[in-house]
Amino acid sequence: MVTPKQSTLAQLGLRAQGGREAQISHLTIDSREVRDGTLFAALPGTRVHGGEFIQYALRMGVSAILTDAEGAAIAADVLQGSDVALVLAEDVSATLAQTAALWFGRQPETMVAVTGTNGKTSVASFARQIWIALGHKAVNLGTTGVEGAWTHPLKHTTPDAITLQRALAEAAQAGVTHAAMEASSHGLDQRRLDGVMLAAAGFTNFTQDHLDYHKTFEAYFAAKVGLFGRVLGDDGVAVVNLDDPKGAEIAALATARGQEVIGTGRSADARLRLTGQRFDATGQELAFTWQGRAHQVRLELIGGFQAQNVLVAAGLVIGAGEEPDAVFAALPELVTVRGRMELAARRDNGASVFVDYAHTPDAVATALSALRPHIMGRLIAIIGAGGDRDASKRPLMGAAAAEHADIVIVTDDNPRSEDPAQIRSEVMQGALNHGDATKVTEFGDRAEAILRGVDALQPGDALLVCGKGHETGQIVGDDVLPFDDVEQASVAVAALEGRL
Ligand SMILES: CC(=O)N[C@H]1[C@@H](OP(=O)(O)OP(=O)(O)OC[C@H]2O[C@@H](n3ccc(=O)[nH]c3=O)[C@H](O)[C@@H]2O)O[C@H](CO)[C@@H](O)[C@@H]1O[C@H](C)C(=O)N[C@@H](C)C(=O)N[C@H](CCC(=O)O)C(=O)O
Ligand SMILES: Nc1ncnc2c1ncn2[C@@H]1O[C@H](COP(=O)(O)OP(=O)(O)OP(=O)(O)O)[C@@H](O)[C@H]1O
Ligand SMILES: N[C@H](CCC[C@H](N)C(=O)O)C(=O)O
Ligand SMILES: [Mg+2]
Repeated sequence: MVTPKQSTLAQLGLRAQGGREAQISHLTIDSREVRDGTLFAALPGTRVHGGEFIQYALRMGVSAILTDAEGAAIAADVLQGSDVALVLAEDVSATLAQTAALWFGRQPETMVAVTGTNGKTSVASFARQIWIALGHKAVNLGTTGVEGAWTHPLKHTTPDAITLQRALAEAAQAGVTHAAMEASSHGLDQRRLDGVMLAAAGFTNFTQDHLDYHKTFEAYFAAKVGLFGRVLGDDGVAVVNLDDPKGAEIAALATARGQEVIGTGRSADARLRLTGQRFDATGQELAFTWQGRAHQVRLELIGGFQAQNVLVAAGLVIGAGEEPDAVFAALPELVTVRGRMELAARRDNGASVFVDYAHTPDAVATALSALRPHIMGRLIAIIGAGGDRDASKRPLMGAAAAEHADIVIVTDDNPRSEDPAQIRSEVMQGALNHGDATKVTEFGDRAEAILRGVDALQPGDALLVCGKGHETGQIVGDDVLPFDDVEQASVAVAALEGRL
């Protein structure tokens, strides 16, 4: 734990109206956590402005309030009769991020961040694995929590600024010197990582996601670009996958800011350039050049897109100061992130079962087509869709599975509050409308679906269990029942091979 302390507003770089001072012993963004000594940051929200809660914070004895003009205007009446220290900021979320960084006071000395629609967790984990192979005490931070030399659970991919800075300080206190973090578009938009000192920042790709929050593609892209335009300093290194259509735009922006650019991918402009890729049953051989010099490496990773992720991770670690040759020597040791194209089990006839977190139409298509070059036989897909989530993606996921797999088994994902049979029928409808109906079947019980899929495997075939990846529970109603795709795949193989 980081030791409790006291600071004045001045020590936190804040100036209250009328030059008022306050002793701060606690920071929060939630009025319900206010107590004596609290600095309450009243932030604009998606539902309501935090300024609405200033009245409650005052009643709870708040010591100082940090907000913007809108927040102060909302609370004008109650603020008038109060002598609380009021700090006004133009961009209150960015100010809070800087304040939280000063408050917690430490972060791992070398940090990198990665943004992009897909691949963030994979890149952050690969960067951490490379650092550890090079002898550093390193972590990755994001969707799967803080992992590596220090571990800690997280609720969000990019946690709010206070949670993030607390985790970074605790990691640094535990001796962690290197950290790779995921920068989600929500996190960037809400300035959650603006207090992080980055040596390098990476970009993987840009496809459709999160339009419920950002509303337009332009706004979604603008949020991602903030990593290079705002969070990464002019002296930072930008590592950009130039194979993505948006890569050139990011590289141009980085160059305009004076940042060093390491382009990755097949593009002729890439400094870390992929020149060849050959797939087999357990991985792939990569040929690439670094500043023109040729290298070859074997990756025990499934899926062509993993090469893109690995090159971005290698670029980030090089950008943060490591010797390129040492970085490349560490690549054969990389293991996949839990639940991302993870080899879960193998039948005695050699056929394999993989688990992947693909839970959108695009990811289902990408994951299935990425598996295809690794196998000789048929590709079997198990898919379902979560309840209480975007329903329009269900038939599209069914169609993507029917298009890219030879056999499709539709099953339950996390039904949550919805009727699982109804969700399955929407996925089925998409699969059935897409060509050959005889290759599509339905088993609601996920364990049974996995057993049937494994049973169908002949030599050379592969099964991809989509949707739940690293998850360890199935959400049915309000209950979370223990369920792990990787474990179920092993159990199914053991049962069918007579080893149970
Ligand atoms: C959509 C979104 O980003 N919401 C985040 C946002 O909440 P909000 O804007 O709805 O907040 P609000 O209810 O309008 O309230 C405004 C402010 O008043 C405060 N408040 C509210 C109630 C109260 O009684 N007192 C009080 O002080 C809130 O703390 C907040 O600061 O600000 C909150 C405080 O920082 C976040 O916890 C919350 O994340 C929610 C839980 C969330 O689910 N976020 C997801 C969408 C998210 O961020 N996901 C990304 C990407 C994941 C991916 O890539 O798939 C992530 O980084 O995890
Ligand atoms: N470079 C890539 N290009 C296309 N698809 C990818 C790429 N990397 C991963 N994927 C797909 O996206 C899924 C999620 O990968 P990963 O968890 O690394 O991404 P993420 O950006 O962290 O996602 P999240 O939004 O959940 O945080 C994988 O299971 C795989 O199907
Ligand atoms: N964390 C994401 C992905 C969940 C994937 C899938 N297992 C589902 O439940 O839809 C979400 O909550 O939308
Ligand atoms: Mg992630």
